[in-house]
Amino acid sequence: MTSTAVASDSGEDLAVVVDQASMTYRIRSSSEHLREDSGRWSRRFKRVTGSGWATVHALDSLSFVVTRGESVGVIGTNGSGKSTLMKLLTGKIRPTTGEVYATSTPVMLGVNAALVKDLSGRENIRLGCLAMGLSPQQTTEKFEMIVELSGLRESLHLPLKSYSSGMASRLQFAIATAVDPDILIIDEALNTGDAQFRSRTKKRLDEVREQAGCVFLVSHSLGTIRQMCTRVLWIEQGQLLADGDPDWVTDQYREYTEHQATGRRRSAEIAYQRTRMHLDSVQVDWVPGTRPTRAG
Ligand SMILES: Nc1ncnc2c1ncn2[C@@H]1O[C@H](COP(=O)(O)OP(=O)(O)OP(=O)(O)O)[C@@H](O)[C@H]1O
Repeated sequence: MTSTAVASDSGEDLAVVVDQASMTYRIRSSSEHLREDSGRWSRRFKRVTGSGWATVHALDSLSFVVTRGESVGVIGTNGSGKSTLMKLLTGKIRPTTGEVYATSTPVMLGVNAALVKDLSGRENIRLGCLAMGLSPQQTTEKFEMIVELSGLRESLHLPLKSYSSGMASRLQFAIATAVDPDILIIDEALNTGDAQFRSRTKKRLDEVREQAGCVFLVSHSLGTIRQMCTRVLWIEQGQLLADGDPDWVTDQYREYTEHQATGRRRSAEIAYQRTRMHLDSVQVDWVPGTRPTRAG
């Protein structure tokens, strides 16, 4: 394993810096969650003796740097810590130790565009844009782009309650991307779309990246990750296991999860350790005056 020191003398290229960030949750130790977990996983759970509480080490000292123009896929098995990492990036929660920096406030898709069931698709677009802080004129300017991206032109007059969950997700996604965020976080939202929607989405994500932003995409769909991302982070058991080329990382991940699924624990462990050996550890080393804002 090699160590890379990151100096931010090219400060304007940075988008996100995660510096040895860890996150520990406190939960009631009688919870189902604790009783069900066993083996390797149980190392992440510790009962606080006599208190009725336990700690869950959701993330363990993660460090990585993302620059503008990157589209970063985030993969990992259930409960590995992906959503926790995204919440750290948006500043919704603060790391227990370590730090997370962002050059602008990351926008999490879905949070910023709540849909109203009794209103039509058209009304939801207008309301969603205004709720995200766009002016009435900006809303009018973005309207056509949103309709085009959602692929829901024929259904715009219908109330949202008549939409399928896939249609609603597409509309929500299209509205959320209207704000041209500098840093966009998408957590699973693309899994419902069909091939055409994915292709339009890729185009829109490319536009966001070209506007000097960056995109984080959390997904269990390796196809989506390969198609959309320029780099992939694999988070496993709260640790950063791989960070690199989408094809290579998703290949390792597929091998690991296939072994896991068929009960070949030894082979899974070998794949895990082999992947880990390729990870360059990152040490964040700021040039004075170039440190971006703390997320949250
Ligand atoms: N608010 C919370 N309180 C206690 N434990 C939590 C909380 N949120 C997450 N956890 C625990 O932290 C660990 C990481 O959870 P997280 O939701 O980040 O995983 P994930 O990779 O997003 O999972 P999934 O793929 O299933 O969505 C899990 O063990 C989870 O049970």
